[in-house]
Amino acid sequence: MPQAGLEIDSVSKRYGDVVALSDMTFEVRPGELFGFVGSNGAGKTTTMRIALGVLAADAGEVRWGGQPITLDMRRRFGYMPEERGLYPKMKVLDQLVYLAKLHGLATGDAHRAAEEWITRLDLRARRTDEVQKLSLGNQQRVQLAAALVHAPDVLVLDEPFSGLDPVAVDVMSQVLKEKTAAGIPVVFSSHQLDLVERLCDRVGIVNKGKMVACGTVDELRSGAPTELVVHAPAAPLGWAADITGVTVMSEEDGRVALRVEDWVDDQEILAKALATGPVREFSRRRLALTELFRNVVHEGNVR
Ligand SMILES: Nc1ncnc2c1ncn2[C@@H]1O[C@H](COP(=O)(O)OP(=O)(O)OP(=O)(O)O)[C@@H](O)[C@H]1O
Repeated sequence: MPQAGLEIDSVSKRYGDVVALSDMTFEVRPGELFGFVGSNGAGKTTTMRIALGVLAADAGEVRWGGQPITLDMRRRFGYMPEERGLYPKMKVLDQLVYLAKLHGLATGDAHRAAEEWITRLDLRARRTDEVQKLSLGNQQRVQLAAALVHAPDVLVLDEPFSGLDPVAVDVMSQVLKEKTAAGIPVVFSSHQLDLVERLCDRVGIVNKGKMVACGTVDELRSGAPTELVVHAPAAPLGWAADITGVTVMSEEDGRVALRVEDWVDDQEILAKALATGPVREFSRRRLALTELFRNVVHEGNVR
């Protein structure tokens, strides 16, 4: 397995007047589960399509293992496109065998791999049904099987979790973890940020075609404001309103939620609260990825 993973290097793309991507840059390392998040129209699908060579970039380069990607390398990629790419009238098993052979597997191996993923993704009862007769969630399971059936070296999945039931979400999560444990880089886009936070090693937040934040969720938290909850029952209303670097988010019955800039000394806030009487609670709440996302995207929009 190469040391360098999947590198998206300064990729730009316009559709007429629309700038879809501008200098998009990030790397998905071998064995890493990378969550690609952003608002609708931010540029995630465009990036993934360029990584797969389904779409040409105007500028920039995509590399795998340090080398520009060739057609041959792309056959070793597993891709789950957003628009889904199955043949509606083909039966599930036939479809998977066909796709596996298209990626270079011999007939016997293609059958074995197709049957293995059908079992793994709980599709046995559906294996001779036409894809179009399956529910959307089951079609999605087939789509995942299609991305995996040729044992790819890289996985690029566009919203693989959308529309899945909780059991299928668990199966999908498990499969992705196994693939990364085997050293494969996996990138997937999703609007389910709680899931991304729970599963991913690193996260990239894209806004208006640019990567605006990239790192572990803890890294994304550093430098961001945190939230303090203070319960000072005897404190007068508005006691925290004029502390520099502090915004009062809510205040009720002596309990305030404060948004605190990272340079503020929380002990000064505690001292100020104690000066009003007893302090029953003083706790710091870590921002969830959803809140970090809102902060980053909001900052990007007001610039
Ligand atoms: N074929 C196209 N022709 C013109 N504009 C396009 C085309 N495809 C995408 N765009 C535009 O490019 C930008 C990026 O779109 P893209 O589909 O990559 O976003 P996304 O992050 O995947 O969004 P979503 O979360 O809604 O799937 C958007 O402004 C979109 O309208």
